[in-house]
Amino acid sequence: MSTTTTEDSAALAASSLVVSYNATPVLRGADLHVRRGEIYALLGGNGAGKSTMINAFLGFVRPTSGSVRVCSHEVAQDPLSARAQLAYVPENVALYDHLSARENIDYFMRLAGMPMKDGAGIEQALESVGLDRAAWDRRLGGFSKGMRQKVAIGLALARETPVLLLDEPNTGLDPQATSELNRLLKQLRSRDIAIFMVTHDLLSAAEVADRIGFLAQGRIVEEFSASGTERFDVRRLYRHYAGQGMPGDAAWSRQA
Ligand SMILES: Nc1ncnc2c1ncn2[C@@H]1O[C@H](COP(=O)(O)OP(=O)(O)OP(=O)(O)O)[C@@H](O)[C@H]1O
Repeated sequence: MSTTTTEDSAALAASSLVVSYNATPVLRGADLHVRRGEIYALLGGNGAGKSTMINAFLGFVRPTSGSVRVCSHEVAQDPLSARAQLAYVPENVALYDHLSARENIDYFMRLAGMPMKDGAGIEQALESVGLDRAAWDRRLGGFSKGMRQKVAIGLALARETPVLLLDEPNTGLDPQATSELNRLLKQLRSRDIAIFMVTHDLLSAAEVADRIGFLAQGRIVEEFSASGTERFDVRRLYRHYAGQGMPGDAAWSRQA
């Protein structure tokens, strides 16, 4: 698997991106590219600007300078075309609690101007994300976070968007739900979807991502690639993330 992603072939591209709030820059010349069929996990400390990066792709914040493109659509110039390529799963999935899983997908597909002609497409989407059949016609009000996420990702599948953005998808998931999510993300990758996730969950990122980027001082300061089936060195990543070692390694012993 190639690990280089040029700007031209990228599904998501941020180039020399500067985003400021009240004249204070949060992103200070960030460069980031994610291609289709790739899972990219963005890590960084609280307030590093990870959600700002997602908001820039969604067109919710305007770059002070630099550019943001989604499947070659410049977000600042053509936000609607850019957004049509994106499915976004926020930390707290915003779906209707009083509607069932099936009804939510049906409703949001109509809202997107893409009504499903029959129920088969909706069922296929719910089947693909592994939502228990018994839950398809239950109201979302009683769903766990993992189940809600599955419905939101099912909606993305129904829309057939080439790009999926996830903001802290692992927060609040138990280990089984995390492993189900990781399995689902790998399945989406094999459908040639570009997946960009912001997370604090280093272990999960190391398990599922093809590349991991670290955001600090407004830039991607470091990127790591998994090569083929060889996964990341989690200890090394942890040292970058937390600035300290893990129990049992030399750096940790020196600090302990
Ligand atoms: N709408 C806004 N107006 C002003 N400042 C903002 C706004 N949104 C974010 N910020 C500030 O920008 C910085 C980056 O915020 P952002 O939410 O992008 O960071 P983050 O890396 O996602 O953080 P966390 O891991 O805590 O969720 C923070 O200092 C935050 O207070």
